[in-house]
Amino acid sequence: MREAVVHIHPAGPLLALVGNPNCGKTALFNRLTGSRQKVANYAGVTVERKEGRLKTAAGKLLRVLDLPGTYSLYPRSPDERVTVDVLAGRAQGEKRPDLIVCVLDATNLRRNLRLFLSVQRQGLPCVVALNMADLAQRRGIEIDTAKLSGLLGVPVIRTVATDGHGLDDLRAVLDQPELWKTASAVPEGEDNARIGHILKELGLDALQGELPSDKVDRIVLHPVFGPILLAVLLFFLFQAVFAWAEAPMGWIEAATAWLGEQAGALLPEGHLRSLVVDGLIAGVGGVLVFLPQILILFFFILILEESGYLPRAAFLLDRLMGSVGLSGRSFIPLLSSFACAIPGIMATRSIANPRDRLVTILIAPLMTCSARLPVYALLIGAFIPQRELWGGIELQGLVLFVLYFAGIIAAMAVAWVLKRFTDAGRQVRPLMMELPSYHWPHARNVAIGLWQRAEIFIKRVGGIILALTLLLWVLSTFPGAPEGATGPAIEYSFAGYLGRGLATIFEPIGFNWQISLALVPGMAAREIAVSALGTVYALSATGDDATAQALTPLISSTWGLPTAFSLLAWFIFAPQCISTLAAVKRETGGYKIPAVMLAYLFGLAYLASWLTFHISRWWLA
Ligand SMILES: Nc1nc2c(ncn2[C@@H]2O[C@H](COP(=O)(O)OP(=O)(O)OP(=O)(O)O)[C@@H](O)[C@H]2O)c(=O)[nH]1
Ligand SMILES: [Mg+2]
Repeated sequence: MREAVVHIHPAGPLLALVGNPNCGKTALFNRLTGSRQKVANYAGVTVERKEGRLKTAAGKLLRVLDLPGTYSLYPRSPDERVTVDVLAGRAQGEKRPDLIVCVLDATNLRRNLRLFLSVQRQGLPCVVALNMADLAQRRGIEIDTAKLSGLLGVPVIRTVATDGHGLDDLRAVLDQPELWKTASAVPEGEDNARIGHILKELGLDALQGELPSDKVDRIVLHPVFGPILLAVLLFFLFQAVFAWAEAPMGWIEAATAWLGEQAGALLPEGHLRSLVVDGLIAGVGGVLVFLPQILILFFFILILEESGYLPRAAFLLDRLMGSVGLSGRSFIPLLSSFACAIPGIMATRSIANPRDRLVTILIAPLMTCSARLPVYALLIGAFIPQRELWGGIELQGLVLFVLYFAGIIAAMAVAWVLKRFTDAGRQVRPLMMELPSYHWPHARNVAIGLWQRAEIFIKRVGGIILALTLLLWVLSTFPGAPEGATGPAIEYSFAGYLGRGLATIFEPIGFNWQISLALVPGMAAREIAVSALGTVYALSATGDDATAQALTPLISSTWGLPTAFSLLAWFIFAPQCISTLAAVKRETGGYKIPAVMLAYLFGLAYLASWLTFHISRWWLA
């Protein structure tokens, strides 16, 4: 029997947002449909189609598609292909749109019109949303929308997606029945000539003077000051992650300790108390404490994304990345991987060259994802003294910076090795990347972004982290200690056996059985390595001290420094993330690449930890 793909289209008229990258399609989509898709100031943010619903002024419900931006209808990268396929009615599981809302960036009409003219020739009804009208006005670009509408032969609506200006007009136009019926008549003439004519008619054909962004770029893109500025920015970021988080982390710690004491005093001695105090509070509370650090990291990432600095950083690093066979194109996917490798791997869809895309996917997990931050922070807090070096630089922040940097160096090294194996790496590919104008980040957008991050983290803590911590508690508590046992019950439990079994593999790199055990649930989410250590150590504590003890002093008194360093080195490579491997399988369409990735990351992690452990033991002896 043959299987066939069945296309089921939801009912209702379909409208698609099409336009150049970074013209504000997603911002418009979010406003129109009440969604919260990611908006940022660089090209290639949206890489897949997203659907939402919109109500017109007359109350008609429409389906709306947000699409990846594209410069032309000749796709060069996987994300652009999505848009072109939707326009042609080739997208799987989706009908051809009934209407196109072509979003044009009013500050760059010349380039944006080129796409519009090709979209118009697709024979679908069109409306133009002339977006970024606020920026255009501030720069003194006055566009007569009525005249433009006459020249293009379609309705033109002035919009400002960030504050919602013009959206009511857009909703009202969508109610005109004749709009949906007629594909706009395409006037005769070659595109460039037509664009020239349109701009001339609008009085916009004169060259523009220097923009404020150009002045800023004279410093930001300066061959000497540019890289210095980038390094200072990143350095400051990691300093802030420790320095600013200290107070809020103290509050969360105090709250967890208080809860543990209360629960310990209220509940009678027994399994329930152990479950609540050692499982729930010691485990989950141990992860929650890192929320402030994660939010500080994202605060900086959001500001960088919204301001338009990211593509500049890509530009600055293009030469460096070229030396390992990559281009600046890989920079943004790699930077996204600092949040999590999965969106980073998705973002590689904007890379046109298949080899570059594959190499970027392979090295994305070496960027330190935010789930590893709790692990780093725990170990740094326990083993690196809180000391000020010269010039007010905090040692702990410096170590964190070094760890992130080590991940980057490792990624570059792997890319360099891969370049040896593929000849495509030797091609010189100039970086074609749009530098958007700088925007002041909107406080509201940053607040929403942070809130979403907090939500994601708390959902992880309350979901998978809680579930696996409780499972670990069960495995660590049963079958229970036999008669006349001397050690704590955990040593006789399932988890105890499993941990000791694994420890034979990890002993050469300095991990004890508790660490070896914690690595297993850490495969589902890396933070669980921390909560698992919390639970395992709380259960290993002998004596009748039943209150949840903070993990930091516990491990700093029981582990040697070489073990701590070795574990840090392990997490630079940290091959154990199931969802990343699943994403790689999805993006590469097979098991081969994820298998290669798992094997090489595991090998490197083991090697790095082994070296770190032995060298630091020899050093400290
Ligand atoms: N000033 C101003 N900024 C806008 C407007 N619309 C969008 N922006 C900003 O422009 C940037 C790009 O917006 P997005 O909605 O992500 O653009 P996009 O077209 O979806 O981009 P891709 O998904 O990369 O194709 C963001 O920083 C937005 O906040 C507008 O009308 N005025
Ligand atoms: Mg978008």
